Amino acid sequence: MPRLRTCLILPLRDDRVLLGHKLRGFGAGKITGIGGKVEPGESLVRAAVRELEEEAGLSADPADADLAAYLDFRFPHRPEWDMVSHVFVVRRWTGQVRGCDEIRPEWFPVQAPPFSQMWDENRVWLPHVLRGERVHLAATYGADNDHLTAVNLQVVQEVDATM
Ligand SMILES: CNc1ncnc2c1ncn2[C@@H]1O[C@H](COP(=O)(O)OP(=O)(O)OP(=O)(O)O)[C@@H](O)[C@H]1O
Repeated sequence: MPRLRTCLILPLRDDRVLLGHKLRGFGAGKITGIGGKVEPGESLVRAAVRELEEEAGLSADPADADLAAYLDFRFPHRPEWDMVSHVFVVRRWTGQVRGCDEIRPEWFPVQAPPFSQMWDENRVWLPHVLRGERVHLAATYGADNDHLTAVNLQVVQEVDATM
């Protein structure tokens, strides 16, 4: 089964990162990055800036979005949740932050993301991305579909946009 292709986009300003409280859908109740599914025929970066507009009300030029991570999530006990996600960082945009019925955005200090309320593997990759590194990550979740049983992180020069 082809895995679900998703994206995340992390606006960064003044040592803060914009994340959001997921109100419904996948991961409801958690704090996560702004993002969602990549539509058929849509490029990764177009999907990321579209989600930024839809979920947080911010407009960004795709040229200002830097590809920072490739994440591969496996749920052997819930294979329909398997997904890949490309993560972009953006430092320039226009507009004012506003939420939607799916997510309530909130700024967090880059030194202290709310890891206890996020998907477990965020504590592994997010600190690297927030200090400007690029990473590939593969994470496997256990029988509770909530805690990691395996994780592999590689710091890379260039993130593979084709995977
Ligand atoms: C397992 N560990 C994880 N760690 C960090 N981020 C994770 C994640 N798992 C999913 N994500 C992100 O969550 C969004 C799901 O979004 P999405 O597919 O849109 O879900 P949702 O059910 O709300 O979709 P629709 O509103 O129906 O399109 C999408 O950005 C995706 O990258």
